Amino acid sequence: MPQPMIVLDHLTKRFAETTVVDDVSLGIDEGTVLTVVGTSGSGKSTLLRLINRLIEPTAGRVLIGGVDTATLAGDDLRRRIGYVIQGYGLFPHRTVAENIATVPRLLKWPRPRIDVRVRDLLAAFQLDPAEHATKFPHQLSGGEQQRVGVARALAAEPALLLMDEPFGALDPLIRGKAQDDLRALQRRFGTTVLLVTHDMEEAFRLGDRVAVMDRARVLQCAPPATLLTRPADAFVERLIGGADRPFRLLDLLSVEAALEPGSAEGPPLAAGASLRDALSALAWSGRPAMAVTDAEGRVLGKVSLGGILAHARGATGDVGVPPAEAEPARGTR
Ligand SMILES: Nc1ncnc2c1ncn2[C@@H]1O[C@H](COP(=O)(O)OP(=O)(O)OP(=O)(O)O)[C@@H](O)[C@H]1O
Repeated sequence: MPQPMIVLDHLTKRFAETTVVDDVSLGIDEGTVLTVVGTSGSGKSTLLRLINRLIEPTAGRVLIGGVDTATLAGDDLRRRIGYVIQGYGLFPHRTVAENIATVPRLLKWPRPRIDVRVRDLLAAFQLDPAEHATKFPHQLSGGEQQRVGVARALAAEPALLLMDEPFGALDPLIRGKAQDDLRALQRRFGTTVLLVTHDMEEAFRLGDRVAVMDRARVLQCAPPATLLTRPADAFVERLIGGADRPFRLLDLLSVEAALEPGSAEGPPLAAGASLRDALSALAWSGRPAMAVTDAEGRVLGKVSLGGILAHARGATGDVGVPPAEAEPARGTR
């Protein structure tokens, strides 16, 4: 088996007598998203900063592409790793274009290459270059600043992006959109992402795998459906939300997973909607089933209440399609 792109090998950080990251070992495959959730003060941000060496480990190693990062110069390493923090950390006296160009300039990219990259990123983040390139951060909305922050982190085409509560300050609607955009861009560029969040929904929506931290240790690192159906211990079970587990499972699955032959009266659901969206729509409309249509409006089949509920049970339930193997729902909000 190929080695994961990122390997944390018995990583430990102590500040004086306090162990903040305790013997953490895990791997992150190239082109995947690992989300890190956990109690406040459990060491999530410190774990991230050990990877780009804003903090040096007390013990253990970080390997990126098989290379021990301790053998690299810290500044060079950080130019190769994108880093986004809550509050975005934009330079207030630099324009949007200058902010995005920061690392390519440090890397001495030729001017035309920088200009093309800035334009491409502005377009990818739905910021019109004519309108936004010359603005200063204070002239942008929170959502726009957040997008510029991510664009800046991606500017030098890093293979790895570290994100520390990147959407924490956004209102729920913009936050959902920012999450969808991040997923789309991550897929397009093949970036490997490690994202710290307080928000369990976010961790489950974005993570190919989710690491749960408590008191400096990683208690479990697994795909979302595995965490939900087979939590490693009572703490993980409590943290991922015992009572909400059926809804979280449904959120991970698209309506295609529960598609039945036939059609149904009333407005249809779009293929790609999650089973949670489908349950919500059925509950709201009081109907027992809804048609599912593709992008061209063709009816693919229907979903029913019974069909949806069959997917809301854990590993011990009588589930036709194991949630971990069924088709994931992404970007449906
Ligand atoms: N430079 C430092 N010196 C001493 N203690 C520190 C330092 N940095 C962090 N800590 C401590 O390490 C612990 C973990 O901090 P960290 O910020 O990594 O946690 P976190 O899980 O990201 O927390 P939160 O979710 O609240 O942001 C905290 O108790 C914090 O006070």
